[in-house]
Amino acid sequence: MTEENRIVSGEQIDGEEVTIEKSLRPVTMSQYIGQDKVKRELSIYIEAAKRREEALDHVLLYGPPGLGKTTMAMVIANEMNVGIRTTSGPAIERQGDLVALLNELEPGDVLFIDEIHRMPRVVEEMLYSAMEDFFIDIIVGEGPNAHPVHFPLPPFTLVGATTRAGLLSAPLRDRFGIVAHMEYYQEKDLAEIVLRSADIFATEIEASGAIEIALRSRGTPRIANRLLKRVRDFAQVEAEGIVTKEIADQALYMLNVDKKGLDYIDQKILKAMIELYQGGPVGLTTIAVNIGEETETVEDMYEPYLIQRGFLKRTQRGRIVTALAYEHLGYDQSTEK
Ligand SMILES: Nc1ncnc2c1ncn2[C@@H]1O[C@H](COP(=O)(O)OP(=O)(O)OP(=O)(O)O)[C@@H](O)[C@H]1O
Ligand SMILES: [Mg+2]
Repeated sequence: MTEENRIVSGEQIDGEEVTIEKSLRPVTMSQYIGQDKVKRELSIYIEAAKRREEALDHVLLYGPPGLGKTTMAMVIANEMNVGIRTTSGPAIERQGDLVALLNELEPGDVLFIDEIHRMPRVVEEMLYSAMEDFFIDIIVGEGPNAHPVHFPLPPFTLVGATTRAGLLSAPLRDRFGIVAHMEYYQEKDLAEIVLRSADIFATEIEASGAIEIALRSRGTPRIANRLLKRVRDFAQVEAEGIVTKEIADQALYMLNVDKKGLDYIDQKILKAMIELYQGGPVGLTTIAVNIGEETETVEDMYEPYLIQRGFLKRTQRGRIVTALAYEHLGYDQSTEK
């Protein structure tokens, strides 16, 4: 199994999910659920920029996949009443690609660069003056005819998104006036997102059904919407289309997503550590071998959520399973240890 087709992965699944997500995207700040701190700050800056009739300061959005960074970039442009051009770090291969993008901007427009930490170095360096003073210097011609051309740009707003703020170089990071850290969502916000999405899908759902889905969505709207879609299919066949708590529970049980949003592999990791190594400490490589995955896969894809939810701890000597994990998986810690 890869991260791409794991039902509880925060990453987007290619294909149908892309289209579905578009239809579910909130368009205004008031439709955007949760992330109250980020919304409050951004709303103030947006209001101020509009009153001054200036472009909004550059915004860096960072946080795990599926939390709504792309959505927020679009909401920003919409609230500012400006256009938005969308690209991604790896797609801007050469300086010329960036020049072409910048050249198309109208005053005040948003340029959204997803995965901004993956931009080539030469492109990044060109962005510095573009962001700071709204110009770029390009070399035109070759050999003895080569000469620099100073190219002024309209004021614009760069919105960058990254899952790893730590990978951004200091000069780039410093050029963002607004840095917004997206947090995992609280359950009540996820439940609200599920209700809103159900409404768009024209699916009948009970509040308790929405909560049941929210609880297992790992703090991530993308996962909540994905689970809703699968539960809805189940409800259609088994319960005349109505998503109740019981139906959600049965459907998610069938999909191997447990009450805390752990899937089969998450459970396998914890169980192996408990049953074979008395809960640890266990080295990462050993864990990987036991579940037949690469060490990096365990570290990047499975471990972060287990640590975040307090099921696993990192220590100097390896990983250890916490009391919470014993309890969640139904082990009696006193006899196992
Ligand atoms: N605050 C929110 N309210 C309602 N729906 C949301 C919210 N945030 C995200 N979503 C939903 O979750 C889906 C994923 O959001 P989005 O694509 O913006 O995530 P992302 O952070 O850009 O992910 P990635 O890191 O993969 O680019 C969207 O289709 C949207 O419907
Ligand atoms: Mg995105």
